[in-house]
Amino acid sequence: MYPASGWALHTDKYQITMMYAHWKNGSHRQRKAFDLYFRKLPFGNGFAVFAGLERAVQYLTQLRFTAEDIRYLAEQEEKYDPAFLDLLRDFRFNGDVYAMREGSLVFPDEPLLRMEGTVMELQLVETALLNFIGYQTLVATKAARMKTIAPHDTLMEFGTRRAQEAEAAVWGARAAYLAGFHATSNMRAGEQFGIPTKGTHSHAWVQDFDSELEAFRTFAAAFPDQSVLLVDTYDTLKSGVPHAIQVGLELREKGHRLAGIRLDSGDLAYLSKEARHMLDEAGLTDTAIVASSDLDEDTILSLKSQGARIDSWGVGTKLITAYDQPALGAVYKLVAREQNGEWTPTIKISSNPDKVTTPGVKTVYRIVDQNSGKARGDLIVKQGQTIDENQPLTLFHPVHTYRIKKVKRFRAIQLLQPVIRAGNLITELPSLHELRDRHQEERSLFWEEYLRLLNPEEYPVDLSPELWETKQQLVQKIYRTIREENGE
Ligand SMILES: Nc1ncnc2c1ncn2[C@@H]1O[C@H](COP(=O)(O)OP(=O)(O)OP(=O)(O)O)[C@@H](O)[C@H]1O
Ligand SMILES: O=P(O)(O)OC[C@H]1O[C@H](OP(=O)(O)OP(=O)(O)O)[C@H](O)[C@@H]1O
Ligand SMILES: O=C(O)c1cccnc1
Repeated sequence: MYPASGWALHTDKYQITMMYAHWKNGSHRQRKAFDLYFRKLPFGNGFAVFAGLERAVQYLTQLRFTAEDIRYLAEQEEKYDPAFLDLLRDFRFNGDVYAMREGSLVFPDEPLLRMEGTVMELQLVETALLNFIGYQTLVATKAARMKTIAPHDTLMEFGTRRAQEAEAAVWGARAAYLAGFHATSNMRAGEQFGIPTKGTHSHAWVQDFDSELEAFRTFAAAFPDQSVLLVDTYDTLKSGVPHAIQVGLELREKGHRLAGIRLDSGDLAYLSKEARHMLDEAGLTDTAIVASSDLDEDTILSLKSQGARIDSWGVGTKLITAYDQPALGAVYKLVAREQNGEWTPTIKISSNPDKVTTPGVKTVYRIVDQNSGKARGDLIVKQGQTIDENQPLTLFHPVHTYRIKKVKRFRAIQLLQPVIRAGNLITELPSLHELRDRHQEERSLFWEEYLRLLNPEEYPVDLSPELWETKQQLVQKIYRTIREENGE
């Protein structure tokens, strides 16, 4: 299913260059910790849906340099030392990975993955992990927005033909399903992940017959109970819908049922209302109306507000390409170096306070109020720090520290769980169907204010006082050093 070869070089050249420089320096086996996270929620949404872990795990556990990879590296102008290439020949990912569960609602600045291992292996994998997780999280989040608007309708992913390449189509289909879509048109995604597949027929089918009626009859004869007829090839209300009704009635006489019609152009609100009326008048009340045509959460919302009678939505381009925000902007930052068996936190300073990294090996807790059953915020703490659920907890905003709240009766749920230890998968990943169910359940943990599409409330992601203190001290220490170096 996932070819083991060919992925080691799915990385930026600078990773190999740094690996080599570390090897020359003898420091390539030093242990480091990296966090993978994003800084800003996509699409103006109030949350993101974490996706891409299964792909990341497959990649990490199967990562090898092939003989061709080594040959290719040997030809590079850097003239890598053959002993380095020999090391790559035996390369395995032997690090540790802690991760959020796929389908979890996640927020800016909290680690989605924490990676621990040698600098050599952790540098190599940065690019691919950002690639997989950035894209899949983006599509899952986009799909979740559509699910918010149409929680009870059937949502079908139709995007493969418009996707930015084949792998994106397949993994995008999986991400959409994870976030609540019901089906995909992509058969490979169906085969690989067990996602239900669905589809109708194209305009070519209708154009290929002398008449629309003949086209519909022929299709219905092949699928007497599953046909969804595309009614807009010539004239939706004057030709497509009447012909579909005729075929629907013929099917009924033979003890079958016309499953649906599909609208793919024109004013979908008006056409769906008219088509519903015509179908109902003819007694075809259980024939569903499917719509497609450049849909996204905005058009779906607008169509619903216009009273459109659409039961099922086929969404392509705008979902699979994450049309209005094509990159999540996820980052992978060094947060600690092991020195004499101890983790030393490191920091990256920025003139923008939001971009200053949070140092150290950390974990994340979700604080859930026991009275309301709702999440009050996520708390990032130093790894190993425990939270006493019997003591009141003070949460404060990491930048606007005067924004304080006290939580009394709460549960602290640890979000980062060990997934890979010393290169081996140590837990069975839940099935995609289970993850999808858990994602839907998890939504009920959040107040509506965080889930709405337009101008959602900012969900708190706070730092423990100890972590906040470490961050401040490191910032101050670095500025002190710079001042000293400049003789100030
Ligand atoms: N009632 C409606 N309210 C808001 N948006 C609509 C409504 N009906 C359709 N739309 C959206 O308007 C856009 C219309 O797209 P476009 O201008 O390409 O025309 P079309 O009807 O699809 O025709 P064609 O496919 O023949 O080019 C689509 O994004 C569609 O989802
Ligand atoms: O609009 P999207 O959200 O991207 O959904 C996918 C689109 O792909 C198909 O059109 P296409 O013109 O490619 O083929 P067709 O002749 O079968 O309609 C389908 O009819 C949808 O309109
Ligand atoms: O099955 C369909 O109707 C379909 C599939 C892919 C793209 N557009 C439509």
